[in-house]
Amino acid sequence: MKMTTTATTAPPPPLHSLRPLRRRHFNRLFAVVYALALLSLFYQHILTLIYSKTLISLLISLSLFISDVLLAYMWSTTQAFRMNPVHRRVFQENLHKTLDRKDFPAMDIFICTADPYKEPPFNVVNTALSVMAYDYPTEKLSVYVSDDGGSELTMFAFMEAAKFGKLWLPFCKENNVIERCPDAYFSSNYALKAKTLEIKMMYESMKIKVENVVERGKISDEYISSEEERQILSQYWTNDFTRQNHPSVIQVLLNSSKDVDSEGESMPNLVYVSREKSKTSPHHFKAGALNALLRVSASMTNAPIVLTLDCDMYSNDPLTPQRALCYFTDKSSRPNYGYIQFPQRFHGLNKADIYASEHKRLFLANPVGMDGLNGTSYVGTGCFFRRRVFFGGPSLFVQPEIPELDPNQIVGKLIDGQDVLRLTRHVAGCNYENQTNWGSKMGFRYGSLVEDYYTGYRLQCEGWESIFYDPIRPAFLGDVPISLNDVLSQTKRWSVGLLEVGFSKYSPLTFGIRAMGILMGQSYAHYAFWPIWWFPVTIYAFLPSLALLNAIPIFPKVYEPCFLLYMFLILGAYGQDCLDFILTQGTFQRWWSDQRMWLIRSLSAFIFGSIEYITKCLGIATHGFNVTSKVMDDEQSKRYDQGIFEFGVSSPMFVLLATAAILNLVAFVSGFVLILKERSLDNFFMQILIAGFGVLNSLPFYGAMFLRSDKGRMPTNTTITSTLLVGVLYGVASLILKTRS
Ligand SMILES: O=c1ccn([C@@H]2O[C@H](COP(=O)(O)OP(=O)(O)O[C@H]3O[C@H](CO)[C@@H](O)[C@H](O)[C@H]3O)[C@@H](O)[C@H]2O)c(=O)[nH]1
Ligand SMILES: [Mn+2]
Repeated sequence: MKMTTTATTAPPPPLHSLRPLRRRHFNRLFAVVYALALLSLFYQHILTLIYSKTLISLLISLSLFISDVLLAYMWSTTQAFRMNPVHRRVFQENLHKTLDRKDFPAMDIFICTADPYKEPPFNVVNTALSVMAYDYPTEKLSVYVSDDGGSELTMFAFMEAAKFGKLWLPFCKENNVIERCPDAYFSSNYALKAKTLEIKMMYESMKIKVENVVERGKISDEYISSEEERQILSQYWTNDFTRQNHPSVIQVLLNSSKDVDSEGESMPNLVYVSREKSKTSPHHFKAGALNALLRVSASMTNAPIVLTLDCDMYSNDPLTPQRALCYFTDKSSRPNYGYIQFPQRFHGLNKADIYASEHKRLFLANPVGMDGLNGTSYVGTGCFFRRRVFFGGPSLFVQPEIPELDPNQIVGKLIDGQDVLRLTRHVAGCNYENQTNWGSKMGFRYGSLVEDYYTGYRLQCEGWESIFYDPIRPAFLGDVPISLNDVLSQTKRWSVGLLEVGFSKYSPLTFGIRAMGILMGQSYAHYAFWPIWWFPVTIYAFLPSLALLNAIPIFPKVYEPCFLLYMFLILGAYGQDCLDFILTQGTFQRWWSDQRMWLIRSLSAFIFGSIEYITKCLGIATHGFNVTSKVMDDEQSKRYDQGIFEFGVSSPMFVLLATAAILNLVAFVSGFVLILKERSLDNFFMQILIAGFGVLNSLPFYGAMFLRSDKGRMPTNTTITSTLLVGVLYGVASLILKTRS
């Protein structure tokens, strides 16, 4: 008798666990020590400022002081990530003990694409197939593709995908395939069976068709396999259809209540959506596209869970939705969580990850820290939301303007019924959002080029919490840009978007801290002011070298106690950064690239991003969302795989970087001459050290400017401009510095 009672009251098996990381103790202690060291540095700085004798020395001390204040500020914001990092595990194998498969909630999956020439439709199709093949009840899955490029090429690719999917899905299930992205599967070591080869042939023929169509820019007749397809294409893409001006296109390509795969099992829904565009109304880029999808999907399926994906982020694990359910079905640990973010991970990185595209801090280390507070930020892709979060805070429901969009509404109609389609076209219209709460209190938020960061931030301010879960097998894998110019343009766009939030009335420093407390506010402020790193890095890249060239010491001498303080601060910050990086599944080589890219980004993308932000505020120029290219040029790919930097094009960002590289080299050499003359290291040690560090970090630049002859080298005119600039800088600096005496 007793035994049965214990058996019935035994707690259900755990679905997930949470463990704080031990390094938090060290982090907290080190933060105190480092803060004290910073205080003494500022004490020194103030003394130097007070006792500086000339205007020039005052200006030098002042710029070093401001630089150090900014560096210290950024350091202080990173502490929020270090106070309580946590580790999560999910026990997906226990899920079926608490939830029957037939009770799994429905899921709407959103995939965004915006340009068939920068985002090859064939890759988008691969992403879609990888999620359509999820290990999840198919009739509960709906995949919505948003095409901001409004391209018939993309529509064509998806019509092909719908057909191929009917073979691919049963094939994956029968053979228990783990790589459900066809491209990833066929590039792996798969078992050579007759059935596999048959599927592969179908896959290759689809690939040839889609790629051909994109190459030619139009769909030739022989590729259109049915009258129905011809009708769909000609119905929408009439002569006056342009990318910036067209009616909404909504086409159900697969309907789970009708379409079955080759084994007779039902297919998931697949819907192509290209919202209405007109040149006179604002479109709000990706946030606008996602809001249109929120409404279209609400009218058709209104699933309580929504997954957002970028077109290049394919699923690498068919169990991911079930892993997410382990949190969604159990509200005990964090009752108000609104989303579960999986990290952005990438495939095809080179060994050293030369452009630090992995963004280990942004996508892995910092989220683990925020998860230990109120939850992580949203990073735009690989994130499962409760649909409810888009309609006000946990205790403050914001009613949508029409009842059909209510997140609690259950839709019972066929998704391709005439009235449903009419409604979807209405809610995907350009004027639909006028005088509504969309973008301000509802849906994804407008007003920043980093709509992901901004939306997550506002949701958290409203009281939603979140979860960060990094499974051992990456849940999603995406592409990385493989040329430095693409990398820097992406960082530049982010910089503009982040500053837009930082200096808005919702600034994390004011609004954020009030809404979420100091640590969460600081975490978000870290990103909002990310671009301000440009100032200290620029000062340290130019000032010590220019002073060195003019034989002017600007740092403490080697035997002064303050020198030790500097050493502690530099090595302490760098050391901890390196340790954190390596402890987060990193290598020393990748850490080196990471710190180098930090310097490179600061000296280029952050500066130009800040300038663009200012011109945007002044109304001089507007900057849109320039989509990162996901096209792989063969030669470029080869150089990337060998770990060679890709310059190739002329860009003002490269001029600045090359100037700093040359200047530091010249200064470093002249520093040695100076030592020989003075016969002592004392005065200039720090400056030589800093210039030497600059040189070490600039090695790829010297090669690209003076040694390489391939297409990815630094353009000659950039090298010439930069060399001249170094001369000018040196001239101006000597003029100013000589007036000192
Ligand atoms: O007007 C637009 C512009 C972009 N996109 C889509 O947005 C996604 C992200 O664009 P991408 O060029 O790849 O930007 P990244 O900088 O690589 O992306 C990061 O940063 C973006 C914010 O700047 C986030 O939206 C992304 O999720 C995040 O991965 C892609 O799927 C695009 O198709 C649209 O749907 N409409
Ligand atoms: Mn991207």
